[in-house]
Amino acid sequence: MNTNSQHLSQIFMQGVAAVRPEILLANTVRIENDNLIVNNNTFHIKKHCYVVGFGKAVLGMAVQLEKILGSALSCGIATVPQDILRTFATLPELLPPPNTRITFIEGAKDNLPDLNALNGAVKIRDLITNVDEGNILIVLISGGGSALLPIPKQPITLEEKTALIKSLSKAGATIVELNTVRKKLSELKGGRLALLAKHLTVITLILSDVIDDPLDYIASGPTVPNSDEPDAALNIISKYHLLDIVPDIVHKILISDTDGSANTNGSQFDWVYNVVIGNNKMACEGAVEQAKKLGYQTVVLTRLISADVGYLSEWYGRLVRLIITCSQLELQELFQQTRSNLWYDLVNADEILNFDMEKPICLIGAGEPTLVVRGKGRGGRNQELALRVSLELDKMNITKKVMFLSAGTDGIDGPTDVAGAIGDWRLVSDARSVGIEPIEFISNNDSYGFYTIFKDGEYFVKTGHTGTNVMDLHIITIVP
Ligand SMILES: Nc1ncnc2c1ncn2[C@@H]1O[C@H](COP(=O)(O)OP(=O)(O)OP(=O)(O)O)[C@@H](O)[C@H]1O
Ligand SMILES: O=C(O)[C@H](O)CO
Repeated sequence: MNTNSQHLSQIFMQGVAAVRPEILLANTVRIENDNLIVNNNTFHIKKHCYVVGFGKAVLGMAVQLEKILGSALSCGIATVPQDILRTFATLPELLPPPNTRITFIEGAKDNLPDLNALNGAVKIRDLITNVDEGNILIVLISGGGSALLPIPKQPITLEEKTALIKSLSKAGATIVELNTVRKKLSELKGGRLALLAKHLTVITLILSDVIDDPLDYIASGPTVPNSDEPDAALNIISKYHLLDIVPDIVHKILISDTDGSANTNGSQFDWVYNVVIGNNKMACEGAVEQAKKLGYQTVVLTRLISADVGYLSEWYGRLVRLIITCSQLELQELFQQTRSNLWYDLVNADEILNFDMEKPICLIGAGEPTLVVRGKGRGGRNQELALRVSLELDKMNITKKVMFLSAGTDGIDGPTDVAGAIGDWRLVSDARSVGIEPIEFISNNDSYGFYTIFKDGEYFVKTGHTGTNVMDLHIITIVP
């Protein structure tokens, strides 16, 4: 690995470190006498605290919370990703103590609901219904929570629900669309977990992995009133031409608007306090700090990226070309158009134009692009984006070293074992010089296959489960 790619990895890892769940939790919650203080809100502990949780970052959140609560914690149940305990076996400080009062249930391999996750969700439901009035329930939520809290509405089976969500995801549905469908078909999502806990004080601590932190979509908003229209889920399935694959029984629930709990919006949920403890803004800040330390002039472009990977790679290519050619007017135009059509928080073009072009530059983007999987290959949106951006860079005749990293902060890109990949201005010509054609891999959505054989996997970003999750980070460096 050369210095430039090491820099990219260091910047990414510092972004991830800035959203370590145990740190975010410790910054938000404390106990003072008989009171639980969450941010600046005080909750008197009349009896006990109970904990439930589900998500990719919940292990760290729960371990830290147990330390903070001490004897105020009665017990808890958390569903966490398959194999996460083994992944952290060498980091005992991140693992639950031997006498933990929280039961951790691993499940949802490859981020898909399975029987383990279902059993865990049932235990969570039972615990909530069995806790007496006057207690506090703390709900820990992070991305990946939807797959780790799967109880389909009767009589839908887990297989039926999972097949539909998988098809929607492959067809390019956004997470907001996926979770609209999940809310309609699930027993605990869309505010229904909170309705079960109406007799308790509910405090929900949320690590956001959805663009712009909409509480009702993160992990499908189990403690947030659901304001979806009754036919919203059906319309989404129809938009992706998937009505034909929907079993009759699922269809029946999709068209129902009188199932009693489909729309929980009427309720104010005044027994619930939802609070976001971290998001991708914090990850961007961590990445910026590291980039500056390494001597880069740095800016966060936007943290609301949601475009299709193909479109986004062209956008990044165009951006780099306009910066390198110092095309002031075109750059301003690009930014103006993008801000009105796509990401309203896009930084001002002037911030980049003020950079000294003779010195290194680092641009950071954050969010969650979408991708329509048509091929039979293996990959993830980050690896595919890195490869596509490399193709864009190859089209330009540039003399500066331009590098690009795209990786998921959870450490897992799609159904693969890597976080993402690095691309650069000469990757495509290097690959072609040894007889590898990147376009063939892209056509088959086989970015993992490409990076496996290209330079023996050197351009993968490999972290394993990071224990946190605030979507993807994109890092571009331009070095004279
Ligand atoms: N062969 C492939 N090539 C590229 N991307 C793929 C491929 N197969 C699946 N994907 C992408 O992987 C993503 C699904 O993976 P996963 O469920 O881990 O997503 P996630 O957004 O990281 O999860 P979560 O939001 O729950 O944390 C989708 O964006 C999907 O399009
Ligand atoms: O679990 C989920 O629903 C996604 O990660 C979004 O929060």
